[in-house]
Amino acid sequence: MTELLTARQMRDLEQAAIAAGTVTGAGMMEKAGQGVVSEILKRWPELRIKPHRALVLCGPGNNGGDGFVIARLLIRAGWSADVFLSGDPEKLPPDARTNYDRLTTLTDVHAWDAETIRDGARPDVIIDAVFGAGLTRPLPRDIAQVLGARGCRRWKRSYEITRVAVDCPSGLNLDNGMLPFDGDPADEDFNPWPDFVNSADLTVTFHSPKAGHYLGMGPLICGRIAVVDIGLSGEAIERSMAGQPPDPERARLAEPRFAGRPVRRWPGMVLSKNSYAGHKYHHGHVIAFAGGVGRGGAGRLAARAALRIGAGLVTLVCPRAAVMENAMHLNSVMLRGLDDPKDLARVADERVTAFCVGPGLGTGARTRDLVAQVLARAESERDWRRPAVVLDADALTSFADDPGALFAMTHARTVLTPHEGEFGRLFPDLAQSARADASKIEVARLAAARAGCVVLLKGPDTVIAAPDGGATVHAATYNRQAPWLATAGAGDVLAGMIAGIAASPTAPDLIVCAEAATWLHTEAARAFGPGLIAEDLSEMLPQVLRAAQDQPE
Ligand SMILES: NC(=O)C1=CN([C@@H]2O[C@H](COP(=O)(O)OP(=O)(O)OC[C@H]3O[C@@H](n4cnc5c(N)ncnc54)[C@H](OP(=O)(O)O)[C@@H]3O)[C@@H](O)[C@H]2O)[C@@H](O)CC1
Ligand SMILES: Nc1ncnc2c1ncn2[C@@H]1O[C@H](COP(=O)(O)OP(=O)(O)O)[C@@H](O)[C@H]1O
Ligand SMILES: [K+]
Repeated sequence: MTELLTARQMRDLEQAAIAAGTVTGAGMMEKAGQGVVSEILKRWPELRIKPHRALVLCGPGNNGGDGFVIARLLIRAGWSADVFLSGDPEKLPPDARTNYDRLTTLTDVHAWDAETIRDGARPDVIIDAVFGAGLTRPLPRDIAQVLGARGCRRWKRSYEITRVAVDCPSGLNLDNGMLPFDGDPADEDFNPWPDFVNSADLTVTFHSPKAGHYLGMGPLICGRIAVVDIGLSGEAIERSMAGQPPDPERARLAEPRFAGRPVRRWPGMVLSKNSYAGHKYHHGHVIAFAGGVGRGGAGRLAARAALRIGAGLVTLVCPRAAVMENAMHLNSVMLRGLDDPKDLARVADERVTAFCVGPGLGTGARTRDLVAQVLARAESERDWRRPAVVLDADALTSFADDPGALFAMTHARTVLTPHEGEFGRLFPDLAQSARADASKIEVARLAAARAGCVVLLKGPDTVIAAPDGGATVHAATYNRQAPWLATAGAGDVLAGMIAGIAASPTAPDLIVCAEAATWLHTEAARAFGPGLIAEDLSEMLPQVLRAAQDQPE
């Protein structure tokens, strides 16, 4: 698990370290610049062979300061560098000013002028050190003219120019992954992509990745992410261990890493069948519900996923009229008929440890009643805790007219798994603020607090949040892209996987189960690759589980 910081948290860490005397601002800036240069040469070893030409674009704050360091180091290595500053040198913050002064003994720093920059010699590498964590408003037009997608097309073979962003491609908000545009989308000639979108081949950030590198537009424009140490390592040790719930004040990335190193035990440690002991009831009994005649597919997908991920028993419960149809599809998944939700106890004894409610159920009163019955299940006499309840799809949409009625029933052993549309039906105000500028992490946190349960907000940047503020981002981006998951039924499989993991009486905190399920779900999609349909996900699980329990140290 890697911590994802906000710009504010990063600043606080820097300030605390400076106040403690363990680092200086100038020392960190030097390390930041060195880190960028060494990452460039590591990624593109051919740039070591002979000196090249860099275009170093600097802004008015400390991001620009990093740019001055980079330009100095490249010039000392024999490169030629054209350096431009957007802003007044007299107003640079102190460390940036010191590095500006050092650089001007080696080369001129030109005032920003879009035409001059674009008419200059073709660079091999463009360094974007205009804005980093301090961006407070959209990119000004004269900067977008250079950095935007259209900016450097004037040069021959512009697609071969290596673009490196310092901390982030300028214009990206590092807290929410958004790209605020300074233009009126209603204007006919407004076209954000060529005009404003600035993307990099490599983004070098410092100490820890930031939320915006993994949310929203971040993964689309950062290229690859490298994180370099600037001497703060002793100041912020990762506070949340793999297998433990996340720290309420930080967000983290779901991945089998801790303190920068691969860990062997996650997510295998979260799964029930990680020891030789136990019979089927030791691994829990999941009930998944299916819809009426002709609508059983989604429920069956969830049920099979729950069984494959390791639940000891899984029963599919459907209206009586649909029993025959489902029976024709099921073997190891058991089957019971249930018409009236009030008769739930007839099909679900006290040994049921998890419910998966929603996929394919249809919206309306019956689904609402079913949700109410399932959520009302108190702690059973045999088990020390309440059954886990995963609410997905129609179980969520059925409460669109009165989300408060749902939140009055949800409890700490509940996880809601909305996609963006379902989220908007339950939390219209939060969805609205997410469209404005609130980060997906923040809105998921607020939703979890309001609902009093875990909320898993899906997408390539899935956010899983707990009511106490703990939040995890699961990134199906960068080297873990899984576009094949955008297929009908993939969410039903995820809901079943969460229920299957959480069903174990020894399962950890629900948010930890949801993290593991989400990671394994994407691994299954990646293992299958192109052509994936939802049915394939469960069939890839044996292979993925084997790898998850047997990762190299
Ligand atoms: N010790 C450290 O701190 C270290 C920091 N490091 C580096 O510092 C970076 C953070 O530095 P930073 O806080 O100075 O912010 P930065 O991104 O340079 O921008 C601030 C300036 O931009 C201006 N401005 C903002 N938006 C604007 C807009 N749209 N259009 C025009 N102007 C705009 C803003 O003006 P204002 O909003 O105040 O009017 C202000 O003048 C960080 O990303 C990392 O690279 C590393 O060296 C490691 C050590
Ligand atoms: N482009 C994508 N990259 C990675 N994961 C994706 C992508 N699109 C969708 N997903 C994932 O696939 C699943 C889709 O779920 P959902 O939208 O509920 O679909 P359905 O209702 O058809 O089952 C979610 O887990 C989501 O995070
Ligand atoms: K930048």
